[in-house]
Amino acid sequence: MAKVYTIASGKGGTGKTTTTINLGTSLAQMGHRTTVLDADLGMANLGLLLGLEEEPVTLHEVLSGDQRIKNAVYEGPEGLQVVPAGLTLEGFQKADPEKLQDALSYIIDNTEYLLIDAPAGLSKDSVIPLAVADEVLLVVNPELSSMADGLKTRVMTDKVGSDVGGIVLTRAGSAGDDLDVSRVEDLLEAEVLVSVPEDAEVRRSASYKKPVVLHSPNSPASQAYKKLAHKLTDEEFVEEAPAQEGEDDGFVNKMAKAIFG
Ligand SMILES: Nc1ncnc2c1ncn2[C@@H]1O[C@H](COP(=O)(O)OP(=O)(O)OP(=O)(O)O)[C@@H](O)[C@H]1O
Repeated sequence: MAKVYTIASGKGGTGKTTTTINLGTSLAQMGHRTTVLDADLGMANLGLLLGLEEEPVTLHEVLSGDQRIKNAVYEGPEGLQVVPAGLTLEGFQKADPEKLQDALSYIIDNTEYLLIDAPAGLSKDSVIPLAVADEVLLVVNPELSSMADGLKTRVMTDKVGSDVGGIVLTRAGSAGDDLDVSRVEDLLEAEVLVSVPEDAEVRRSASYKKPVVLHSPNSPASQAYKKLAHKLTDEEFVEEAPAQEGEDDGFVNKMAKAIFG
């Protein structure tokens, strides 16, 4: 039986998909059978960011009743199992989010960890991803509006009877870095499990359709995601030294640096 984490936030763009992909890849890298599932049916970026773009069967077909979930599971990096949502408007319109709970039983029986990338905002589409979670991870940015959205998600999580496992503070440092973590914890009544710094490597790796934990493993955001994975599995984490300026990190990375700075 899988342990199910739903990665949720109020508004979009906080770093939910980034967290799902990098936490999932880190768990897989540590040898845990892990599946990531894109329940953000409208945006559907998770598969895209892992290089799965035109898969014939996606969660859309499963939720429209045309396919079985086992046909929508693809192999990602490090043996990570990936269930993408489709990219067409037609597929999105046909998908019935209320079928998600039934569709999940196959995955829950066949993986150790299931990470669900929840839809942004609070609509009826977010209820099932929150309700099926053993633990909800609240993804928030260090901004007042993001905290307020996180609080709404926390209230909704309580209403559906799930537990909040903790807070993933992402893009930390982007708002002046004077955030008092204990105040965030008091507000959201949960522990800040990790603080993921604002890190240009995250966007750079996305343009290569690779998780940052693989593309730039000792960058600050990668280290934070690996630390989170170790925390959730109760395994000891030994931080890697950051790459030194000028260290030879390969032709492709050098080219990316020249383009993206
Ligand atoms: N730690 C970080 N440092 C820098 N950029 C980041 C970081 N985390 C995420 N980003 C960037 O922020 C943007 C939004 O991230 P992401 O897609 O993960 O958010 P999301 O909450 O899943 O959004 P949506 O709900 O709209 O799908 C992306 O461009 C991503 O590359």
